[in-house]
Amino acid sequence: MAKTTIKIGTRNSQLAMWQAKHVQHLLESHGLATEIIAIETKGDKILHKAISKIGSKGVFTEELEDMLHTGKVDLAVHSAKDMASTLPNGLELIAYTQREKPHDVVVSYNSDFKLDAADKWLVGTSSTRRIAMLKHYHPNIRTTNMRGNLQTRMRKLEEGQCDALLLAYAGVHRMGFEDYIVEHLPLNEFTPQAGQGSMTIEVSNKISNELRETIRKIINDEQTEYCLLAERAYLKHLDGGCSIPSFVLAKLEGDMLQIDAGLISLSGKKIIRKSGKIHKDEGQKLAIELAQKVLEAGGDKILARIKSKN
Ligand SMILES: NCc1[nH]cc(CCC(=O)O)c1CC(=O)O
Repeated sequence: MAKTTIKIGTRNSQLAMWQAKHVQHLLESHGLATEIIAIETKGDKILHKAISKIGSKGVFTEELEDMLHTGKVDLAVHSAKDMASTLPNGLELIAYTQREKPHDVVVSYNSDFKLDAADKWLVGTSSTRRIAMLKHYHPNIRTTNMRGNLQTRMRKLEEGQCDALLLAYAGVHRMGFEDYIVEHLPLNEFTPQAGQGSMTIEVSNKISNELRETIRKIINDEQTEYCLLAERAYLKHLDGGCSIPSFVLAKLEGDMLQIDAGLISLSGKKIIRKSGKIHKDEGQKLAIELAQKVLEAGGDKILARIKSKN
């Protein structure tokens, strides 16, 4: 094994490259030889449309998944949040990196910016979840579509296309934009989307057991994995990808898993939250129960309305 070079596939955005290099360093520090192969995906190319309108669940993942199938790369590194809840046949997620802080932040060049300080602020975000949560918790805020990689968004912010951006802390931190954080948003309001803050390793299920176990041993953080498997089970039961305004955060406290989950209507008017706590080995079961409760509490109607619009 030691002699073969492990080919790491990634998107070519700076955040994706940072994440791929993080995985590369972990593998190389264990004596493995690696090579990074970076590509531009549909989600990076089409910037004038919201992700939810490009129409495909795997806009950031499809091209990399083709390369996994054909063996052009051995593994792909993704933001766990970008992964659809159901993967294409023949592919699987085999490891999750230790999670960064999972919360959302407000980034602005105006250090006086506060979400609830005044009205008329224009906040850039294209996430359906963040738009709906802003409408719910800060109804005076106006939002504008803001796609593109982090550097593009920061440039648009600098040009004055909006007053602030709503982003995942993890990406802001990794890209070194922490100085521009003006607010850290509370997890009990701006509960993140499944997987936020963790990276995951996707492989073809045809890779050898030896390679699979080697990658898992080096990359996988077991505590994060418990949380992410539960969060992804929740997302799957709602039948959603990263473009539906659902949210879920699992936290491990000793052997117990605390799960806070929900769904918000696009208008922000209706927000449904369900929580529970269970032994970590039963996390996925509880996540599915919470998803069922959310659907029964009106989540089914919220999802039906969203699907009829797309
Ligand atoms: N939707 C794009 C995306 N996918 C992962 C991250 C941030 C890194 C992470 O959550 O691990 C981001 C940017 C953002 O939401 O601000």
